[in-house]
Amino acid sequence: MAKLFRAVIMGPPGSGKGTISERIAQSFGLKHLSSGDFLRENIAANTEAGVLAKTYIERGLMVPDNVMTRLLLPRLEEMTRHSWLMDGFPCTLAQAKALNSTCDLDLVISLNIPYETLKDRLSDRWIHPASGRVYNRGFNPPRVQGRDDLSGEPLIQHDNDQPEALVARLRHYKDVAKPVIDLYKSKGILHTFSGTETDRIWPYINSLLSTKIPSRPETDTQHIPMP
Ligand SMILES: Nc1ncnc2c1ncn2[C@@H]1O[C@H](COP(=O)(O)OP(=O)(O)OP(=O)(O)O)[C@@H](O)[C@H]1O
Ligand SMILES: Nc1nc2c(ncn2[C@@H]2O[C@H](COP(=O)(O)OP(=O)(O)O)[C@@H](O)[C@H]2O)c(=O)[nH]1
Repeated sequence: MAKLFRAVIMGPPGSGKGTISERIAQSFGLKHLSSGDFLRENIAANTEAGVLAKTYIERGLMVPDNVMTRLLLPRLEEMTRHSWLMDGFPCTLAQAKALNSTCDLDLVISLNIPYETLKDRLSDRWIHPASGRVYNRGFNPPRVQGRDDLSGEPLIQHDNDQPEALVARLRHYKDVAKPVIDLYKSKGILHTFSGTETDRIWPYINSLLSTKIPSRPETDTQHIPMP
């Protein structure tokens, strides 16, 4: 069996983690795992952790490290037959250390996007809450304005995507992500990509990954929720 590939994508809110993860999943057949989607699934299923996580997310707070690691690490350990790309975890040093003790990462992608770009993108980010699918009126608009392409359900905007909340979210991201980025840099697995457009960053990520994972001709891989 080919060696499994395990990667993490990091970046501030709006940096394109979800968008780029989907492209990587399609091009290279990795499973796209998203901490946000996983939390939403647990909330929908009313699991004990989901009920607890909801109380934080509703208040715009991060879910505590121990809840995140208890939820996610067993799932990652179960993924013994698939290569994966994790989006949204780890986002603190404690989470990164816990992940480290569970598996060896091959690669970490860090997205470095200017503040003005993040602000513009997020103020126009529309979300389908049930699935986590995201749209942007200029970049990837829904087929019908205000409606999810697959379900036809209404799209919403998050209050914390608006510029007033963004400065605090970015400051928080910088504070908690810095030691995580330093850790991955010291391990020699960090690759940082800077720019204002996903379409211009993507070819560089694509060629980096092509040197590490064989690309797949078929494009049948969709976003796959965690088991
Ligand atoms: N690794 C994590 N640690 C703690 N809380 C998390 C983590 N990942 C997600 N969460 C919680 O789940 C919520 C939803 O996560 P999700 O990644 O979907 O959206 P987000 O915060 O809007 O991130 P982004 O804007 O970067 O996509 C977060 O706001 C946070 O409360
Ligand atoms: N205008 C524009 N919007 C983009 C670009 N890349 C992603 N987006 C949109 O920006 C928003 C944030 O992207 P997302 O992938 O959700 O970022 P994440 O928060 O890091 O997961 C979404 O509405 C995307 O559709 C881009 O290059 N240009």
